[in-house]
Amino acid sequence: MSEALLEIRGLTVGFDVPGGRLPAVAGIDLTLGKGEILALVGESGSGKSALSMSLVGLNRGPRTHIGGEVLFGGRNLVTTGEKELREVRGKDIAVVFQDALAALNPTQRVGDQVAEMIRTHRKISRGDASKRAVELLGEVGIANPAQTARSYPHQLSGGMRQRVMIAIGLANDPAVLIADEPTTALDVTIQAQVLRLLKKLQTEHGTTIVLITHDLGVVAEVADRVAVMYAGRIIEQGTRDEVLFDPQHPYTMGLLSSVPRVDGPAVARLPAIAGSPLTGVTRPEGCAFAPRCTFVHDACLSPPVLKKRYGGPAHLDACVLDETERARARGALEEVAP
Ligand SMILES: Nc1ncnc2c1ncn2[C@@H]1O[C@H](COP(=O)(O)OP(=O)(O)OP(=O)(O)O)[C@@H](O)[C@H]1O
Repeated sequence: MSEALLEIRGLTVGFDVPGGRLPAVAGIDLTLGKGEILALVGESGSGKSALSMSLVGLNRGPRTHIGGEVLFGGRNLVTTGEKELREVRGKDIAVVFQDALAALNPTQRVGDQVAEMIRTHRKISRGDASKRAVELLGEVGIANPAQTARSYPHQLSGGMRQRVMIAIGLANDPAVLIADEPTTALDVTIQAQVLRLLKKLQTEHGTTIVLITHDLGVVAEVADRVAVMYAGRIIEQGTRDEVLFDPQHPYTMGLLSSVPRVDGPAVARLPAIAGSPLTGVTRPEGCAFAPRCTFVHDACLSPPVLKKRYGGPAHLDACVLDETERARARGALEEVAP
């Protein structure tokens, strides 16, 4: 991994809900390298958004409890005051949401929305900000940026709106871009274009990107490294190839076996992992995946530890199965894959 840009240590996010405190993020350590694309994957509810929103305090509130450290530029963003954090947001760390229509202001022309983001963080005239906004719309691949800048969000297609969101994210050339399911709402061709755009940002601007997705096809396309989340914890982590081609945790194996193979018949995703993720406030002390795992044994009752066990040099996992058991698990899941 390249030089560390952002370091997450012992991060926890708990939400007060009826019945107790929901541990959405239950203790995460993760380092983000400069200029890398890190994919955060996992089923719905695994804590991907809670984790990424807490990096810049977007989910702060009276019923949210964020603990641990997010070290960036010599500061711990978890304890940084709201005023200072507002400076970091958009300028150093930008967030692009899945639902561009909801995130954009429906009553303001998109060019003005991009320009406003520039002016929030820089001393620049209105005219120069508008000019830069049009340039940015061009940079994110919008064919007629001057005309698009004068449009309202509802006049644009889903793919165009998502590009506008990315342009707003890039307005101040942030070091980190957090993209939460940026392609989910888009059709396949547009998805590919947006992913190419993210890759281009990484190579041309050296932007570090955290890509939140449940789509392993997206991961295969653009990610350098992958962290797999389950019930608020990272259960496996490594380079893209380590995780996709040599999965170590039965949960990751299950996720991968539910993706149709490119050389196989075009079938719907298989529900390869029986049962559903934990959603309640109480969590077992041992492996949270154990109740759904076919290969569970007594050692799974101890608290899981993410560490180097098998596989390549950057590969970490939190599973207690030994090498023979892992091979058996992999074989069994391959049999049910399409
Ligand atoms: N504001 C909130 N208040 C209470 N619970 C919340 C809140 N936000 C998220 N949660 C809960 O926290 C857990 C993690 O949610 P999160 O949205 O981070 O998951 P996710 O992996 O991003 O899922 P998805 O892919 O569906 O976005 C879930 O059980 C969710 O219901």
